[in-house]
Amino acid sequence: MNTPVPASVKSDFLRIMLERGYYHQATDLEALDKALLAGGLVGYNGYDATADSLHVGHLLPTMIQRWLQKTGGRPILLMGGGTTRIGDPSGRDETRQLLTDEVIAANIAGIRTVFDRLFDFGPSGARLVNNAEWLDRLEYISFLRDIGRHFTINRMLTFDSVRLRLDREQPLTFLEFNYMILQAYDFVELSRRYGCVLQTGGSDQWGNIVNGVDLGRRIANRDLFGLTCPLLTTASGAKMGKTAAGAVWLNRERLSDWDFWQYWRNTEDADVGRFLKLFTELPLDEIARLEALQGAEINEAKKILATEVTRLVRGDEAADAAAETARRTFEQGALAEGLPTVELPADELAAGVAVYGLLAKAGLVASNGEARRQIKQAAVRVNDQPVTDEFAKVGSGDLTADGVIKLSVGRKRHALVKPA
Ligand SMILES: Nc1ncnc2c1ncn2[C@@H]1O[C@H](COP(=O)(O)OP(=O)(O)OP(=O)(O)O)[C@@H](O)[C@H]1O
Ligand SMILES: N[C@@H](Cc1ccc(O)cc1)C(=O)O
Repeated sequence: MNTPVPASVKSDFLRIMLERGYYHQATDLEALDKALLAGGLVGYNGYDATADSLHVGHLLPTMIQRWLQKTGGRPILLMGGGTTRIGDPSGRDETRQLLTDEVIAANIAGIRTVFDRLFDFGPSGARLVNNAEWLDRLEYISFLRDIGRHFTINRMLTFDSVRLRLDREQPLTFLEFNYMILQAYDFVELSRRYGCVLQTGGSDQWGNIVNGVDLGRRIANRDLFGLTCPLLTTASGAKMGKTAAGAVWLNRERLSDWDFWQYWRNTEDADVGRFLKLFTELPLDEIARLEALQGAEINEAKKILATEVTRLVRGDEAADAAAETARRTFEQGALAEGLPTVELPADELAAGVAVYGLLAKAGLVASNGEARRQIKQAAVRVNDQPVTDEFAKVGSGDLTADGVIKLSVGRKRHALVKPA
């Protein structure tokens, strides 16, 4: 559901935030609208380097920064080289595992690759910064005196990131307790260095963001703004971006273009319109048309969603190749390149190999046990022919004219077996 756009909102950026479903909360919508109308507004989104790639959950606040750039503003992508050493307790039941400086540096190098595709870093374009630049240099006593004195423990205890842990009687270390102060300090530092006045984030970041807004007013006499997006869940209630098989990674090294495309292609019907608005830049009237498709036709909309998101995140070539692989595999029944492939020594294949083991090896199922269950439930096919014997084998005699064996689980999961 979309928030109705208040007639008073005049800036393109906020209108888009409201119309397309990015808006969850803002500190002062009217004043922010005014500041946006002046043009060239600088805003930032921060990313902690907890893995060497972002995942689909991060894509939402990142799309917001992309829209900021498209509507004439200036995004800052802040890498949390300093804050990752602390670990944000927001939205987490447990203390994060501490990462070494080497791992953090490698993670930053991995994460930043996706920004090159999504942002224009030209002169007066987007900026990439790392908060280790100022946080690593802080001196404890002066920092406590200059910044710490503006925070009361009374108020800090009211924020979700702290309160939820205490309510559940789960430990919150003193290290983590400091996190919100450092993120608040980042905001003020960015406003001083680059004139940044807006911080965006998922709704779990609200506490960290408003602390920055308050600190800006107290120590720098600046009007800063915060804007959060909803924490997305799918129609069936799962946190978006995480599947049973793990996170849906933005980097190709972590998740193939094909699997990335498939994730979007398998969107639930009820989510198609919402995701088209959030994760593509198609015009709203085009989305309204796609959203209205019914029955089997909704699949067309899902393919457009998959191809457009893959185009944004992975580039034209990856998007077109995945769409073409899907077309050949599903629509023509042909064997397409680009499917996950298992290579087997030719002599092993000649001797015969159990189908259940190959399904697991190809990653189509999580375990041999699940593979056998799927076979018994008649969900498995070899070269498009159903297999129901849980111990069935395939051998070189099953190689098709293309020199491969096609394995399928259900209608959507396919892999190829090739002699090495
Ligand atoms: N489904 C989502 N919808 C909107 N924003 C999200 C979503 N998932 C993540 N985010 C944003 O990205 C930030 C980081 O997400 P998250 O905490 O899931 O990342 P992580 O630290 O990589 O994962 P984990 O907590 O599993 O280690 C969140 O604080 C939130 O602002
Ligand atoms: N706390 C944010 C990352 C972040 C780090 C530093 C900041 O200044 C802003 C945001 C998160 O966990 O997603």
